[in-house]
Amino acid sequence: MTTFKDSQIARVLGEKSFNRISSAKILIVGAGGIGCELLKNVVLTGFKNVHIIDLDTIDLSNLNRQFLFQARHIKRSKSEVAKETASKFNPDVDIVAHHDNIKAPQYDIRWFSQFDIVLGALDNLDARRHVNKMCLASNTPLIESGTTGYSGNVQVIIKDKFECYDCQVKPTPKTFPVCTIRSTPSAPIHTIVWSKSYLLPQVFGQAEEDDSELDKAADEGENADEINTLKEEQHAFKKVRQAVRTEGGAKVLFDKIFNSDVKRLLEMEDMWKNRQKPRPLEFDDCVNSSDFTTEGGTTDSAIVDQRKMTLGDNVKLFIDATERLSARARETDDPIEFDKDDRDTLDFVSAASNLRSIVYSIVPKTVFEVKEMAGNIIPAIATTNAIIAGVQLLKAVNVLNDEMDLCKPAVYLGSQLIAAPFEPPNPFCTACRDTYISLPVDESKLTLGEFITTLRMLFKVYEDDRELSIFEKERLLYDPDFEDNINKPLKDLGCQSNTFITVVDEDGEFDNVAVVLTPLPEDASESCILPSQDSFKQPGKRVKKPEPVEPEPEPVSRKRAREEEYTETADGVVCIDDSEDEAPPAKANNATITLDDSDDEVEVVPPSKKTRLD
Ligand SMILES: Nc1ncnc2c1ncn2[C@@H]1O[C@H](COP(=O)(O)OP(=O)(O)OP(=O)(O)O)[C@@H](O)[C@H]1O
Ligand SMILES: [Zn+2]
Repeated sequence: MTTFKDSQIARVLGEKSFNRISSAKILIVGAGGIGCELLKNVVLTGFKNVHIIDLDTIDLSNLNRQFLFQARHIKRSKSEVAKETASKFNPDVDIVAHHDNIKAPQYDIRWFSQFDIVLGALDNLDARRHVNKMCLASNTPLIESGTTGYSGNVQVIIKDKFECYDCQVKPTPKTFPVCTIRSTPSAPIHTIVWSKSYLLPQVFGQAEEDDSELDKAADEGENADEINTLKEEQHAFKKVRQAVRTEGGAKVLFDKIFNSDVKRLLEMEDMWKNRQKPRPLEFDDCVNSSDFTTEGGTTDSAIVDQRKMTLGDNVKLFIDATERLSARARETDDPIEFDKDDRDTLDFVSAASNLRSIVYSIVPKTVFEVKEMAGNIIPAIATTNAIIAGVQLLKAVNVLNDEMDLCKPAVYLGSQLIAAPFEPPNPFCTACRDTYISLPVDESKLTLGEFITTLRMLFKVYEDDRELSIFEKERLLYDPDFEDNINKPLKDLGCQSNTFITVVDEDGEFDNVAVVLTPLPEDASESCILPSQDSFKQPGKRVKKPEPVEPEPEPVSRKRAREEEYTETADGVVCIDDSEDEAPPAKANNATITLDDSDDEVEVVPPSKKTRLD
């Protein structure tokens, strides 16, 4: 049925373009800042068949920019409410909402294949990379987007035509030397990272079952003294974990982290020769101090969160937040993770980081500032989201109209919208250089050997007994010297529907093939159905990587000078004298703490779990 609105849209866009839009089926991944804008654009442009997916529920902090949501929708599913509100803009549109994770197995290649275009409106690297891969595998054009503050970008991704999301290496996350975080903080971010990524997981996160990880690291030749220190620490925290879950547990935790641990560090006199010494806190003195800010009559968290907090305020908040988390931990064994919108974890991280700051003579932060820093948040700007979602819609129309010359990546820099030059796919990209093929199989019947025979039938270049190796992610299933699994059905090897199996040419002459297993039709009698030859491509010739250029040898004097920047401490940890944010990772213990820009994750990598850097 053509409505009045439709005929107006058709006049603006042209009949041909309008017909393409109204018959297209599109998917929006994410119903947050960009997703809400996109859904509004899509329903007002004449799209008739839209799916939207988001795993989250609506939070108060979303309302300033995710305008499809109102206060009465808080705690309801984002995708459901987005559908409800946007449907009212244009009742002719059929919107299907999924309150789910896009990585769930039911959203497989076949599911992705039903869409003419996928529009990405996500906020994290992991989900973006997954959608990129699914779109490459299903040959579905993806229009990817992102914003930070006043900047944003839109990228059209079509396999073998344009760069994919993974073609360009993303900036390396910011890292902090472990010793700066653990022993010698000098800036608020150091105590915040400690509180969020070390203390909270130690006390309320996943419990370390035993010492097996550390024993393994010791067997692998990691520094034995260091492993012992880590073990002792782990055992001490085990006791505190238990105490915190009982009455008065906050005091036990406080005494350990702000008193006895600090006193122990003070014994390492060398450490404090050129640094200000930390000052241990006494629980009773702090609790009995009259150093509290009076409430001032308001309980509005937006106002309270922006208040400067005294020592007394922080101690009070620390005890209160620990008790709240402790009550939660007693109810369920599920690990508690930091979430800036979870009041209890935010209060705990704020109070603990501020108390640590006080110990180290660092200026404490307000809860609001801690939220920004711990969440690694650059404020989202509604207008940037609107501009980016607008560009994304235009690119979707370009793709549907096959106007590839208009599909250049768009970069928005606060005041200018720039069309960046086209870049061809990176010949060494691990995501888009693969040849993707979907293979319907009964994984409980098809053996690995039969699977390999099938590959040799499908791919001409494999016919002449070319040597192959077969992987599921990094797990080797087969190579010419490892034939143990050859008679096992794929299911016994952990491969099922939606598993990606990578086939590598041992001679490196051809690109990899990524085989995606899909379910067989119900009535199929065989254990595998061969796709028709024109439904997939043969792997291309691999582009040879240029030989790495040997770096110029470093002049000895400079190298030595750099080594002198590292000083050994009593517990064997090597510290960098300059503990600025930008300091390089600690050299000898090889442990870094990573602040990942893409999401609010901060990764702490213990030395035992990380491969050597040097
Ligand atoms: N794997 C995933 N599957 C489905 N939806 C996802 C997935 N990962 C992230 N999202 C959704 O993508 C959306 C991104 O939107 P946005 O960047 O505005 O984030 P937000 O969480 O709403 O805002 P903020 O992080 O600033 O509070 C969020 O609604 C989030 O729930
Ligand atoms: Zn790529």
